[in-house]
Amino acid sequence: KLLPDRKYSLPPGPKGWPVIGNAFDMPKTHAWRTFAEWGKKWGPIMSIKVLGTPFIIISDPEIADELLGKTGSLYADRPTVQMALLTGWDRALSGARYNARFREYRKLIGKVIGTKGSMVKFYSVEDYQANMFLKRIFQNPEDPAAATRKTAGAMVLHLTYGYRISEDRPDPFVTKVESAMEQFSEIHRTGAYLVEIIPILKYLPAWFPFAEFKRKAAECIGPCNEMADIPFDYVKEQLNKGEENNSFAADLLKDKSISSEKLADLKWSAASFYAAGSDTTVSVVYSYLMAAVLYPEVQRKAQAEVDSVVGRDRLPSFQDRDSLPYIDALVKELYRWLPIVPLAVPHRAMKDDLFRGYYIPKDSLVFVNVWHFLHDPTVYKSPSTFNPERFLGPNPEPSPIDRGLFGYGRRVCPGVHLADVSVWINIVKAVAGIEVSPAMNDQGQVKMPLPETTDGIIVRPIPFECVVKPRSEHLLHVLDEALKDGENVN
Ligand code: HEM
Repeated sequence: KLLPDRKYSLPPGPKGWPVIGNAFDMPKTHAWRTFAEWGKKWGPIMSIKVLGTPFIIISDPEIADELLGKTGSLYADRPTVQMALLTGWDRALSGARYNARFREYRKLIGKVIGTKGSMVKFYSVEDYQANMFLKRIFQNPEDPAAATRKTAGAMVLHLTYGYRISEDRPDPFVTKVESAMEQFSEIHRTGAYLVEIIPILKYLPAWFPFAEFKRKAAECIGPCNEMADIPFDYVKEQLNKGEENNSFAADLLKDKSISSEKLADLKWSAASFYAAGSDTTVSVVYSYLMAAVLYPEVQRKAQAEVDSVVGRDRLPSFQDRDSLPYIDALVKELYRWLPIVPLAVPHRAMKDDLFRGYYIPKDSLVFVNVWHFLHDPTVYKSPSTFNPERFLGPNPEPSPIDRGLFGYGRRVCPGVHLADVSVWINIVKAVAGIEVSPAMNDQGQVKMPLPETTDGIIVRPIPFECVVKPRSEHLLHVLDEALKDGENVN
């Protein structure tokens, strides 16, 4: 163990109290804003201590690249979440410790969705589900957020398991997966369970008065297992019956080079998609509806580009992508404007380290302020303004993808290519198909949404009202035809 001496100390930061450290300084909500202020005072790499654990906070993208991107496995670990261990949720990739199982998961995922080129086989499902997004929006225009959520879930289930959700009644898979996901969020709530602070409590018997967490954990075990088992068994059954299934899970199951002992890894690689892949795309698509209300001129420009390239007798799709630069800039701006993973996901130091003269002890948690990287006024002019043009012209501002949007190093988002195509196709269909306008109150005044997000690791725009309509009657006809063509995509 590398011991600190007088020469090497933790990166600077506010002085804390004995034992609890800076626990009381920790912001209650939207920590990225406070961290950005602290960064101005304490510098681009700073630290605080919370109950003995050093938190390293980074406010400079170069330092983030160097520390998390270029140090191999040194910062590739995640913190242990006791409740995840007690419920079985530790098998999901996003929280997995850096070990052989983790590497196996990433290998399996990389095999199917590891390159841009590997996305082509998913285009038809993506296209169909994005058309369904329009249909779902028009079927229930009072609640576009619900259509957005439903589509993201439907898309992940379709791509991952080849499963199509039922449209006219609550789908049994979605119901199961959603309730398991609620429990997932619940057990990861910071500060909710004493066992995270005093891990030894996990040995208390469930009947013990302070062991409420154990009873909660026991409730979660079944749904957690089912969320991984049920859709996976569906794919196995389909393949056994000789039915066509070209999903992520089916591809891996068909791969003879993967031994049957790997089945659990395979099942959990697939299950990890729902957690990480549905909440994220939902947020970006929902941000588009908000941007369209607040910036009608952006909506008009985007529609004008699609109309001039694609016309109005068909809906845009992947073959049009290279001809739609404004839409590309619009998507980048959605990523930048309301960053949906504002502090990335904390990495943990696996060993003591010396970095730029600072001592970073083993088990430190590293937080990267991606929100700040994307709102730095020295890099992005008027950062709170939604302006896709900043990414166009001879001197475009840097793409959010190069400034931490998808995380770092060995933990970088493995769904980056899938995210790219899923977000793009939903946004371009929304532009082509939906007229979004502000809602009115009873006095006839417009109700403008507040461009703010919820709190958490993956965030979304705070709920707002808006009016959504098909752009024309003709569009509805075009959409019906497109859906008929896509009925059997697999
Ligand atoms: C716009 C969409 C998305 C964004 C902005 C995003 C961003 C991120 C970020 C910042 C991380 C943490 C990286 C780190 O720790 O350094 C992450 C992890 C992850 N993402 Fe994504 N993601 C998106 C979509 C997706 C999709 C569609 C999938 C699934 C297919 C996915 C699967 C995952 C998984 C499994 C992890 C955990 C990786 C690990 O811990 O090793 N993500 N993502």
